[in-house]
Amino acid sequence: MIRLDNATKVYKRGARPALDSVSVEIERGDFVFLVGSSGSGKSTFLKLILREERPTGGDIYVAGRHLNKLSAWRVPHLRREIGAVFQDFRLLPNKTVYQNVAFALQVIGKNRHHIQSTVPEMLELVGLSGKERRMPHELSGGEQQRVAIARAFVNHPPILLCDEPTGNLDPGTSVGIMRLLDRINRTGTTVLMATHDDEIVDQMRKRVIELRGGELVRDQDRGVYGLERV
Ligand SMILES: Nc1ncnc2c1ncn2[C@@H]1O[C@H](COP(=O)(O)OP(=O)(O)OP(=O)(O)O)[C@@H](O)[C@H]1O
Repeated sequence: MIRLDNATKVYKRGARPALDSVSVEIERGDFVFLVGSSGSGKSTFLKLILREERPTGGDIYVAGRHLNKLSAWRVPHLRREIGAVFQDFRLLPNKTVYQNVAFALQVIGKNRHHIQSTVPEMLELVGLSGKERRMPHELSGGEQQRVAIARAFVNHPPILLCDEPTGNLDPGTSVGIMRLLDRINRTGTTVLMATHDDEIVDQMRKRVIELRGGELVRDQDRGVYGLERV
């Protein structure tokens, strides 16, 4: 579903690579935590998969596409295969909960009938039924992240990328978000989550990929946040 072959990213000529010859394969349905200290290359890894950045070396394959060869006009099709969730939620502040989720379907040309039946289902899945008319600022952080997840998943993409989705949430709220991501993963969606949240990683015992200075230094099944904690 996602494969990096010696993927390298050098942002500025002469600078140290942000990602240094990383090879890894993530299968359909996997749940993977991407860990590593600040600056280790996690965001770069995610950006390469989204084609927000291009590699300076190596090859990247996502959802059956060789991204090195993907022309710019096909990038929106790639992005339909990938739901993305961020630490800062990135909701549209002037739209309601319902409208935020519906908008993701409108922009890909879904008809009104489809939208009217799909959005309530998705809001039910994330536990927000009854809050359709709220504005984002009328929601807690955890609820805002649930809206963001509903929006990312409403089109049932095969891949969900999450960049620090619990970074702004308290531990109890984070557990709820992880339950939701686990549920989405169980539908067959590949989940790749960059995180600094050691408690979450240690609780979930999923595959852990660790970056250090841009290099892949660990790929562990049913892993923990830091090996020294085992
Ligand atoms: N657009 C850019 N231009 C130049 N250098 C960059 C750019 N983006 C990232 N870098 C550098 O690449 C390295 C990896 O950064 P990256 O953001 O991928 O790390 P990260 O693991 O996501 O960090 P954090 O946990 O703080 O988000 C860092 O040294 C960073 O300074």
